[in-house]
Amino acid sequence: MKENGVIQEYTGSLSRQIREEYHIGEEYYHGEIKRGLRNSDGTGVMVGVTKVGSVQGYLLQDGQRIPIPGRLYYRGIELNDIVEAHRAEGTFGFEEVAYLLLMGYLPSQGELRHFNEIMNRARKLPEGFTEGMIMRRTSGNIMNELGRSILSLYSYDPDPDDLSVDNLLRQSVELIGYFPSIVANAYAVKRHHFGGESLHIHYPEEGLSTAENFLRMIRPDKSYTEEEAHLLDMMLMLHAEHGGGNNSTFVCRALSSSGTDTYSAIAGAVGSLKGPLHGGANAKVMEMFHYIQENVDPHDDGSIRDYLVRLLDGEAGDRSGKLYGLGHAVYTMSDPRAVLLKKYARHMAQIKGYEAEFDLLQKVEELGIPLVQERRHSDTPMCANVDMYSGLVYTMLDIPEDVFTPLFASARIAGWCANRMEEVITGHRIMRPAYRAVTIRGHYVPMEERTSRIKEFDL
Ligand SMILES: CC(=O)SCCNC(=O)CCNC(=O)[C@H](O)C(C)(C)COP(=O)(O)OP(=O)(O)OC[C@H]1O[C@@H](n2cnc3c(N)ncnc32)[C@H](O)[C@@H]1OP(=O)(O)O
Ligand SMILES: O=C([O-])CC(=O)C(=O)O
Repeated sequence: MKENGVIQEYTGSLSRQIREEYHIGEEYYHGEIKRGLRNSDGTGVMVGVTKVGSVQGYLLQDGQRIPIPGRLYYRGIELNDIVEAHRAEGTFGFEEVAYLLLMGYLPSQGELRHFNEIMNRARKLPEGFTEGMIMRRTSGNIMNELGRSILSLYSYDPDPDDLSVDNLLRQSVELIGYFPSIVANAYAVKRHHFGGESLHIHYPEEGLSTAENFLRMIRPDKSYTEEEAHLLDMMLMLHAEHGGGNNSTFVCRALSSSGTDTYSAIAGAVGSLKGPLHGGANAKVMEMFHYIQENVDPHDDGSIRDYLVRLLDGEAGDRSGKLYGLGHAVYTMSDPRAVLLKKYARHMAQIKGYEAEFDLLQKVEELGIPLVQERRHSDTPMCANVDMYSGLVYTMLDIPEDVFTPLFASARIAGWCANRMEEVITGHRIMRPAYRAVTIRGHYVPMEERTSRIKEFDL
């Protein structure tokens, strides 16, 4: 700790210099620079071809972006149709979605039964993994725990580097099974270690779906209702895939293009998803929501608007200047997942007595969008994204904020694996974009001719 303090004092004094040294003027970002891998009209740079997922938020007509209601397809099948079919039938759909994403087609009844039996086995973590890995030096951040657990699975795999399709599929199935178990156990350990609560490690039970097992594993008394499990199953279905270009999937594909192993590529994707501009936004929305609740009169739009302005000005909340849950890189008029979620959130809010929270979140959406548009100097339609209402749904399911983003990861692992397999099988080229160097040429100055830019530091 003492050493740490000295290092911090040293780097603190150096870092004052950093802003100046690292500054690159806006004038350099011209011409062919695709900042954020975007074209000048905001569309993503086309870097590959995929059959896994398709995300549609606008049409391109005569070089113009024409906003349309958002649509999301898994292997060509519209997400809404998959979700509504399972809701109508009262069946669990996440396993079917995982099969669809991995294999490319909807499984027959027999194929799904077989896959479910395999998933029963895949949910069991390797012997001693929880004790040896998850319980050791816990960080308290479940996404961090998840990332390092995935990396360490390399050492439990007899064939970690084999890139054959056989092996990639085996690793994928195992990871889809492991993810919720790692998250549940890491959460149990966190509660015990940081919250002083009794340690309960509940094993997954054969014959249950991923959603049922997750609720069973995180609840001290293992209890859950059918309705809760089906709602969680829907959350898993709609977070499972989002095209090749979303940040975490792209990270997974970029890593995969170098020929690295599955655990490295997936741990990278977990790290990306943790970010507050991506999957981490679901927890950030709830954090922001708590600030809003504390600081506004929910019946006075003016007071809500004023506080949103303060958030956007970086004067309140986490001071990032972001309204989490709003905006999307592809969707314009609507994010189909948010539309679905809002519908179910509204219904559940009425049943569970969360109407006031739902109404306030809806106000944040309604009043926040024009405020962000004003600042972007753009009237391109903008919408609430999937993260806007997911936190409220999890809260109503009595799921703690600690596991909001890890649950997202437990669904998206299916999409990451399918995209990784596609990249390995079809990519055939290491991803290697370029950066224009804008340094002014210097020359090597001998030591005796240099002057110190910072004060001397006594150790
Ligand atoms: C699962 C998911 O990953 S869904 C996304 C979850 N993330 C969030 O909810 C975080 C809040 N939203 C955002 O930060 C953005 O809308 C993103 C990251 C989702 C998309 O980013 P982009 O595609 O770059 O946004 P877009 O091109 O539409 O807008 C760019 C400008 O609007 C601003 N903007 C966009 N959304 C927001 C927002 N919610 N709050 C504040 N400013 C915003 C950007 O900061 C940027 O401003 P600048 O040009 O002055 O730097
Ligand atoms: O597509 C994106 O940029 C982010 C997103 O919504 C997701 O990954 O689900």
